[in-house]
Amino acid sequence: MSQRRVFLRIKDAAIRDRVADALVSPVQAEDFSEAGAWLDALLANRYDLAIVDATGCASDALWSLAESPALAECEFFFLSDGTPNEALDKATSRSGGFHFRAPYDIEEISEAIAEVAAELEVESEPVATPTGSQLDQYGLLVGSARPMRKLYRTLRKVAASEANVLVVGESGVGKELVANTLHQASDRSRAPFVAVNCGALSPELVESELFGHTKGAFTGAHKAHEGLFAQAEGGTLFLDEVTEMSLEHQVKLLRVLETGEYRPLGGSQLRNTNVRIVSATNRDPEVAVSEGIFREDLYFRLCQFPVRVPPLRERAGDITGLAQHFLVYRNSEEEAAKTFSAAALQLLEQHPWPGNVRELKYCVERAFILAENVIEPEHIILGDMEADRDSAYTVPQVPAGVPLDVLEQAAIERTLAQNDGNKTETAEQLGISVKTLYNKLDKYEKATGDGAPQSATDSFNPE
Ligand SMILES: Nc1ncnc2c1ncn2[C@@H]1O[C@H](COP(=O)(O)OP(=O)(O)OP(=O)(O)O)[C@@H](O)[C@H]1O
Repeated sequence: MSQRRVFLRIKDAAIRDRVADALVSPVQAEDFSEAGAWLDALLANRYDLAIVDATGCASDALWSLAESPALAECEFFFLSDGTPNEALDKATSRSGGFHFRAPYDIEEISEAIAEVAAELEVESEPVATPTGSQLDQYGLLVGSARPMRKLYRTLRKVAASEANVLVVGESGVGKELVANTLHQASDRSRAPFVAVNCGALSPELVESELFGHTKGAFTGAHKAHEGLFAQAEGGTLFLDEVTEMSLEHQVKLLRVLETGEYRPLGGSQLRNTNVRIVSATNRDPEVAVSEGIFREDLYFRLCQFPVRVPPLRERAGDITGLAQHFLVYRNSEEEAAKTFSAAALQLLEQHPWPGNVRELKYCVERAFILAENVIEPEHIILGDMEADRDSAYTVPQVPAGVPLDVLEQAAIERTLAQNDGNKTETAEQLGISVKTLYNKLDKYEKATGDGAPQSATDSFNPE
């Protein structure tokens, strides 16, 4: 295994020495404590672990760090004198790192560093071109790229806590898998994991869906209904696309989180709730707050611990591994032994995957159906998102006899991909309600049992 690279910027020599002692395993420590260009070095190189004393750092340097992709690659430990610092808070939360404030408990810092250094030690080298399903797995998540391993470490720690977690990431990166994995790794794993897509709830039904209702609570309430909070009692409630909930309902949700109590519609009794809330959004939550569509107080309640799921483009090395993984599973389900040609793997690896893991999974599904034994580049339907975006609206040549439901699924998949997974925009463009869109997607997911729909583009590709 190659030596781990450690970046050091610690002004106080005594602390620097103690930190160096904590790095018991063989590491290549690079000391930028006195260097002016420390940030350039940190951003330009690939470090495994960085210990950065932020005291006296220029604010723009910290902001550059807070916004850099390097945060996903490396384990960060920040030290500071405790002066409130927004950029440092952001860098700490985006990196999932530690922040120790003066006066330092050097034992605690050394222990934390030694623990992370030991974890890095046992990590295996990334596999360049796996030939089977060879990626690491944590819970339901598959992936060996460094940002994924970092995510696993974070999840392990957060799972042991009771903090509400906000999972942030682009569409299809695996946010629901993260939520489910957190639940399974937590002490609540024997109780239910209940997921709800807030964007799909019709506004009139949100309250009854969340909190339940009594018989006769409103016209049409023919019988009592257990809400999602009751269904998830003792377990985890996953609020997907939480930023899509109306402001009115956000207030109601906030009240429950603050008081731990809710009242079913039509009921007179308050009920206590004991659920852990994991929520997710593919928006930047801070932007959603500044745009006024996400209440700041709710954001703070939900985001006691933020978890960012890296997109595939930050997971070099995982693309072919994930493709192999999906193929291996499909082979075992169908009792087949299909393989990828080297050219097909190369094609997959070079694609930017704007729709992320979900799109990669669908693509492997399609290729599996089209290929006899060896998946070649011609079996891989990637879709040119940029061309689609730029092209004027034209009705494609539709072959005669294509079933309408296949056409419908193809239209939905295309539009979703073109909108980077944004379901509200997709539904609007297709002229259907968001709820109908969710129902249709749900139907496609269930069609193959494992959440991997057989894409309509298998049999209908308008290009
Ligand atoms: N790390 C992973 N390992 C294995 N499969 C994955 C991984 N990440 C995502 N997937 C697969 O990709 C698909 C999308 O995952 P998921 O629904 O968790 O994403 P999401 O980010 O919640 O999506 P959305 O933004 O639409 O809510 C699922 O079929 C899931 O099984």
